[in-house]
Amino acid sequence: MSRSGCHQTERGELRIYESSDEVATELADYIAELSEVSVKERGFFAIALSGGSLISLMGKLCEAPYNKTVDWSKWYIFWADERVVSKNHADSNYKLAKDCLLSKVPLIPSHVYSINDSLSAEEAAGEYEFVLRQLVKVRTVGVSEISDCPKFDLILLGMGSDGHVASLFPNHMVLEEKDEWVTFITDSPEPPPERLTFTLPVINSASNVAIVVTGSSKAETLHLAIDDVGRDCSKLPARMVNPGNGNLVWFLDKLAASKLEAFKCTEK
Ligand SMILES: O=C1O[C@H](COP(=O)(O)O)[C@@H](O)[C@H](O)[C@H]1O
Repeated sequence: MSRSGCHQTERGELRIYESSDEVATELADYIAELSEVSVKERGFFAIALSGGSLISLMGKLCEAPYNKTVDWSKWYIFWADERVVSKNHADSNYKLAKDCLLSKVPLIPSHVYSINDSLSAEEAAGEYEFVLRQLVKVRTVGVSEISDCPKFDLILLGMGSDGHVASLFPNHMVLEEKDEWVTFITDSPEPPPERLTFTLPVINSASNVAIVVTGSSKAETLHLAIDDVGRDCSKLPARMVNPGNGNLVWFLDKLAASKLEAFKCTEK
């Protein structure tokens, strides 16, 4: 068996590719397919983005054939996390997505639900959750059968070298949040300190969650997030992603996957 390829595990489906370029192409295919299915079934595609390296990989979606074949007018775009900075700040996840993707495809501007950058972290989190609740009522965003949560068609996550996803950091008390959909932190271990984030119940209520990880610097943490390592990794956010009624797919390049059992056993 090739060391690249698909592996079904208890922690979701692992899709391992030779290079980050291949990850970008396969990720674009995957997103385009989910978009088509959601638009057929529900009339909309509600997708939540993160920031970081994931967004540059998503740049492939601006190219042919996706720029012409995807029904961009049915996309509703949200953020799984955002930094509390102005929308034109270099640290803004919205700015990154706008520069790499959103400004290059024919989206409907009113379908882009960026986080209000004129409010405090707490106020912005409350407002974002309020907006989400309205959209769930009219079913632009689906509703979960297993929790009082929105059911996004797709939530896209990256993973930091410390195992954080969205702005949920290891051992942080917001990992315990059960009631709120959107929360905030003011003590992020990585700058900037103030951030908004979807909570785990929201992430775990999505129809599809994809975690995109590339590069050797994340290999050890990825091993802790996916393999049975015989030690307590229960507060590692990437390990806590587990969509109960949905699908979890990991998009990995060989460098990130190099310490995974599934990857190593194909060497033998
Ligand atoms: O701070 C953040 O980091 C993660 C991971 O970013 P990466 O560049 O290491 O892939 C990102 O997914 C998250 O949205 C962002 O706010």
